[in-house]
Amino acid sequence: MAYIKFDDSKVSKFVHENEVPEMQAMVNAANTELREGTGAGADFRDWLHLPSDYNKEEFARIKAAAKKIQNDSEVLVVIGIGGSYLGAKSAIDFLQGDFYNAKSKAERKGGVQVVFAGNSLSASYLHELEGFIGDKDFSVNIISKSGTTTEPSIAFRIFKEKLISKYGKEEADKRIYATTDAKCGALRTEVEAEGYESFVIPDGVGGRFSVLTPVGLLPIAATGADIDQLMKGADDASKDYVDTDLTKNDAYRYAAIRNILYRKGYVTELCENYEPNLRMFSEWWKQLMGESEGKDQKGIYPSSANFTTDLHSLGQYIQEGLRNLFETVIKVKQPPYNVEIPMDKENLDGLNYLKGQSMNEVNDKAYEGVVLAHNDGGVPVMTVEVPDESEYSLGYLIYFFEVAVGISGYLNGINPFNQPGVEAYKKNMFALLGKPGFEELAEKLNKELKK
Ligand SMILES: O=P(O)(O)OC[C@H]1O[C@H](O)[C@H](O)[C@@H](O)[C@@H]1O
Repeated sequence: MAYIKFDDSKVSKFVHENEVPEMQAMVNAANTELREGTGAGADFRDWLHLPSDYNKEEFARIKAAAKKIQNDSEVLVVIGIGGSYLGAKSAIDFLQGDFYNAKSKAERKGGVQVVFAGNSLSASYLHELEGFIGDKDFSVNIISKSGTTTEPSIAFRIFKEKLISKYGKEEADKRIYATTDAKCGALRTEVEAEGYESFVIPDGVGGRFSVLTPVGLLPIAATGADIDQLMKGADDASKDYVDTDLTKNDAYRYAAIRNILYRKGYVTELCENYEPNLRMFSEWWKQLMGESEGKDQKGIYPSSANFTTDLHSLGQYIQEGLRNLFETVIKVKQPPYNVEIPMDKENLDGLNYLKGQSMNEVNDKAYEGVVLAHNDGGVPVMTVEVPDESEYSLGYLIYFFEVAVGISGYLNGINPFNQPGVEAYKKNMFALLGKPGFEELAEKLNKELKK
């Protein structure tokens, strides 16, 4: 039995039964491109085998570093953006829930509080974060594959200065953990010069595929989560999703159906959940899908909605707006906790018909009702159900979407592993900020701005 339950019954109104088998030959071709490296971007496929083929010595060092951080710090400041932020943040929320940082150390079972910086250019956010840290002991994990990204570089400079003023240079250096490329970039140069403990983002793993490298593993381990189980879940998924047969491989089937829908005009996909602690998982998914597929003037636009919250805001649009949407629900079969709805003698709120039922049951009924209503309203719906919110399930889920987007991208004839479009705004920003080397562009842009 498949560990993840994939349900595509609610696309049948929109996809004729011959259409999925018709995709088989194209999926086989996409599979060859992905597995044999004959497709575009082949140098960035090392995530495929990462769950078994990773550096075990470094993995042990990650655990040791996590322990040291738990022992000498109350807070770990994780600095990074994009793939160097979203994986760790979404995993910690998924595994530890929304109130993790507010819990006592005993409730956190020794895990350190984890906060994130360098994922925007907001001075106010940084100010608030400094307030949160106050005089607590802290360490810093700076994460950047390129080692040159502006947002994390600025935040790192600021937190480095704070570490030095609080602990002195020697101790500050021991509280800095750098996760970056093995050889290139300004951060690697700094690591070599200062001797920080460092971890490597493998060459063949792009930022958005890096959550199962030290990028995600160190912050996740610092909360006390079981990173062995995380890797095991992904490893098992990597073995379960190799058959190209669309009746057997649900990750490939999901990729095929997305492409069928896309070609019919369903150009926006909403990643949805019924558990608030999965909100950031959708943000991770959005980078994975959007950066992988949005190029050459095509691609599904990845969006998200959090239910039942957004049924009271976006629900109207999903039910009756422009019919170009489809939904992919990530459902947790057994959430970690449950709450029973109490009996109330007065029944002034009229809720006694729910007495004795659990909130999880009500949530499930909401899900069932929503799927039927949206489907009736013209929205194809797929559901990806994981048994629980364990590390194993998370690893499995991560791999499901990674392998799906590899296949999906090749089905749409693009390179799923590059992101050339991200550079355009950066060049403009550098020019406007007066970075050396961008003088000519600066002159042109400043003229345009004055028009
Ligand atoms: O890890 P870094 O090199 O700092 O990159 C952080 C992020 O920024 C870039 O703009 C890329 O488009 C992303 O794919 C990447 O995850």
